[in-house]
Amino acid sequence: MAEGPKVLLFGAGSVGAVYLYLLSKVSSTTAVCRSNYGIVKKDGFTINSSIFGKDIRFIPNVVRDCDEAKSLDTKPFDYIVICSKATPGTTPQIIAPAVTPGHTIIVLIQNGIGIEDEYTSAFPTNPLVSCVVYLPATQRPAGIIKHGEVERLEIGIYPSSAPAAPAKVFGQLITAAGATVEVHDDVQIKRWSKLLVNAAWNPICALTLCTDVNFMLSSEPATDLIFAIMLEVRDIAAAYGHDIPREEVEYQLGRAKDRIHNGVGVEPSMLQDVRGARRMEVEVIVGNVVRLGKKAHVKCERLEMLYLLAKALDSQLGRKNG
Ligand SMILES: NC(=O)C1=CN([C@@H]2O[C@H](COP(=O)(O)OP(=O)(O)OC[C@H]3O[C@@H](n4cnc5c(N)ncnc54)[C@H](OP(=O)(O)O)[C@@H]3O)[C@@H](O)[C@H]2O)C=CC1
Ligand SMILES: CC(C)(CO)C(=O)C(=O)O
Repeated sequence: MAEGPKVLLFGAGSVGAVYLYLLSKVSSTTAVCRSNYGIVKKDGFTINSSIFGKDIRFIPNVVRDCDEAKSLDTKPFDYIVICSKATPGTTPQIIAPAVTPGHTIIVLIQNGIGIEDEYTSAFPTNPLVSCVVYLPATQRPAGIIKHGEVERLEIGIYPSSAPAAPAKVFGQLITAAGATVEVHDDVQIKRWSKLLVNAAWNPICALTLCTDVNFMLSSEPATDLIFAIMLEVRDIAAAYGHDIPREEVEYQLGRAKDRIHNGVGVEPSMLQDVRGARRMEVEVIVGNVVRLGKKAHVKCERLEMLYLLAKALDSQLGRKNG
């Protein structure tokens, strides 16, 4: 295992496995695994990536929970990198045993909006680095990761008024590992730009069981509908001072349109969750946006309908899981 900072990766799924692989090259890593614990402990992860290479196999140091991680040795974790789904009201309590106040840098690599405050409340003396992630990836079966055409992190300290050094230092670490990183003074507008993609594609694909390309091919107005939903997100962002140019909306839609000709569809994480009968990130990807929209009196009927439909679907997934 590499020397360097001591890193705990929480949420070793599709995205987490790729960053665990990269971070393992430049730091001493441990991963908290849940359903894939047994298979990963025995056989490790295999990553097939269009960027980092095919058939990459590595066996990480894995634990079942943060108490076990903490008990491994007395040295504090320098970083906890969180790549689980963002489910409000759960993760801070779960990671608490591995967080050393005033020392451990907490890094969120997750989609959504409004995900940071519960960490700054729970850990007021720990720096928080918020990362927007572009990395289409799936895990199927457990331990086998497929990663598509892009890998990029847009990162910033949270709140943006806090000292920026932890975000810069984490950016340098993960860049040295081979990731593509942009460090921003305020990463929130980048979160909103990414949300154009997630608030539109994730619930639509989950509800229709289509990849993004299959949805666009399903009817003539389908692509226009996605654009209209993205514009609702853009308008809500603008009401909160984040001005996203129309060209950015066109660019984000264009990333999917560019793949129509070769038929390579992306399976957004919410569609993967439906297929795996797992709960979805409805609140941070759609619910928070709708609430902000309504508070600022921004018209967002399409998003509101998507929210209610996705929430109903999620409640059924919850019921199936007991
Ligand atoms: N997949 C993608 O293409 C992309 C995803 N994202 C975002 O990245 C984040 C991660 O997504 P993704 O990798 O797809 O998610 P996955 O569901 O693939 O991975 C999440 C992992 O977290 C684990 N986990 C959750 N709770 C716990 C717990 N209490 N203890 C231990 N492990 C836990 C899950 O375990 P278990 O298997 O037991 O549930 C799972 O292995 C999300 O915010 C998503 O929106 C962003 C860009 C692309
Ligand atoms: C749509 C996608 C793959 C873009 O990276 C994503 O963010 C997700 O699956 O949640």
